Amino acid sequence: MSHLLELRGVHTHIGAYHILHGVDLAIPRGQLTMLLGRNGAGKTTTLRTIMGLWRTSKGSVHFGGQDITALDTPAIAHLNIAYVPENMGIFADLTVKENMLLAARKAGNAAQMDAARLEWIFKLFPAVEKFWNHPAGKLSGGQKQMVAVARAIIEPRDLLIVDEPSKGLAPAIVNNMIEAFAQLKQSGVTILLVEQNLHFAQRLGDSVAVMDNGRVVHAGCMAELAQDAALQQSLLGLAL
Ligand SMILES: Nc1ncnc2c1ncn2[C@@H]1O[C@H](COP(=O)(O)OP(=O)(O)OP(=O)(O)O)[C@@H](O)[C@H]1O
Repeated sequence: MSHLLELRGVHTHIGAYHILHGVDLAIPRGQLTMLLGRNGAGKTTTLRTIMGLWRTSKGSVHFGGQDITALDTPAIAHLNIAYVPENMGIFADLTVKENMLLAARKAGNAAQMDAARLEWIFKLFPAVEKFWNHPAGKLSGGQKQMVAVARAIIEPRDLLIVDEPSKGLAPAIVNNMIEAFAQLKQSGVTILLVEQNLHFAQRLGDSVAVMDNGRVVHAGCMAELAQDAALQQSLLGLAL
């Protein structure tokens, strides 16, 4: 199987703290991979390390066969990797349109945005169109999350990384999110999601990796984990 992204024995220190202890992670091309694990397991640190926001102190990160360990964050982003952090990175005082425009690096104004792509995004996330001229800060948590993901895909991406897209969302909004990610996956983009919500994870995930204490302690097929309550209990301390 071909892997788009690979972490090999990655260690990350944050200041004096040794957080990642040799993470091995392989993300299959064209699939949606769920990164699960208890609070503090190291999921967000792993995403930030992939993006170069924390430096790898030992080990390596490979994207499309290229060693990207030493690249800085803008160079990593230019490889068509988009990252939506947990705080979503939205500018609250700007309108949804302005937020989208800032993300569309090649467009100087709304008229220069790729109209067909924008239409596709409006279908995936109707809230983006509905609140186009509203300040993003006034939107609900779910609507903001949709704007955040919409920003990330305003240009074609090879890899989309999202930290806890379902966090704090009402069940109906979670269903919209699931539908949108399923369609995104069909469009061919490889997706890596950090999740706490096992139901969300099992409905969307093709592959899964589970972290504990700064390491990947389980990796495989999501359907297998979804069917194995004992494994869920031992890895995550909870079951579906
Ligand atoms: N800036 C920081 N300074 C010091 N320690 C940190 C920092 N960021 C994270 N950590 C520590 O690193 C460990 C892993 O944190 P991380 O946020 O990667 O976990 P996580 O799996 O994403 O958990 P959560 O679901 O709670 O966000 C935790 O013990 C956390 O306290």
